[in-house]
Amino acid sequence: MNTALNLVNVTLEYPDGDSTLKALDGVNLKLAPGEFLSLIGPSGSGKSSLLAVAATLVRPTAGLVVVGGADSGGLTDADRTSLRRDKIGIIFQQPNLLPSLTALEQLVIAAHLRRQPVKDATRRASALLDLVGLAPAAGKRPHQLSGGQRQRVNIARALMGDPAVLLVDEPTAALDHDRSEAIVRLLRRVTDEFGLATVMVTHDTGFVPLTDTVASMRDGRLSSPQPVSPALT
Ligand SMILES: Nc1ncnc2c1ncn2[C@@H]1O[C@H](COP(=O)(O)OP(=O)(O)OP(=O)(O)O)[C@@H](O)[C@H]1O
Repeated sequence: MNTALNLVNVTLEYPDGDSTLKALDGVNLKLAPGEFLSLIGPSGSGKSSLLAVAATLVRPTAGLVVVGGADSGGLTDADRTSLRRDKIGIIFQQPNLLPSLTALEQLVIAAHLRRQPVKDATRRASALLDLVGLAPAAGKRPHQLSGGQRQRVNIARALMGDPAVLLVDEPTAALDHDRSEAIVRLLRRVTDEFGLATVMVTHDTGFVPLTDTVASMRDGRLSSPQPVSPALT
């Protein structure tokens, strides 16, 4: 299988008084390009820790994190940052948009950090805003956008670097049901269209049928992903 994201026996420990707490305990996960995984589990079970390790934001205590074929373990911090910039899109619950920038500028500045020429970046940013249904709002600033629109900008921004892996933490936590569903459908669409390996942490199991596989966490351990039956609509 062609693997976009591969976690091999990943353990993450935090100091906890005199002992240690295993936020991740021997986690194995393989995701192919185009695969959309729902990650569920109770609060404190390790879901965000898994995303942070897969995003190469946190180094595991043990185990391998391989992204787009590159083993992040032996890399310097600078090379990990490059790997993250080039291969990984990250979407957190809150969009964290810069208040003074328009939707288009939020995307272009992300490309600027990758040293992409402004002209190319502007073209890609416009195409991505169109893809997420926001072309008419390209000139609007965050306070002029709804919560759902802000999350769409966030998704478009995460796609600017043409990532192989998309890591999404509770993207619908601040949205009502219809807007939430529209966001998950959009994530499904970009996963298919760009052949992304997408991991979405969600508390809302109602959206699981829009994804391909589901795995659950408990006490830092990950169940093996199971296929979900296709969505009815
Ligand atoms: N920086 C940290 N230092 C110490 N312990 C931490 C740290 N980050 C997470 N933990 C602990 O690791 C465990 C897993 O936390 P994590 O945030 O990954 O769970 P979660 O499933 O994402 O929870 P939630 O659904 O509430 O966000 C918890 O016991 C948490 O308290």
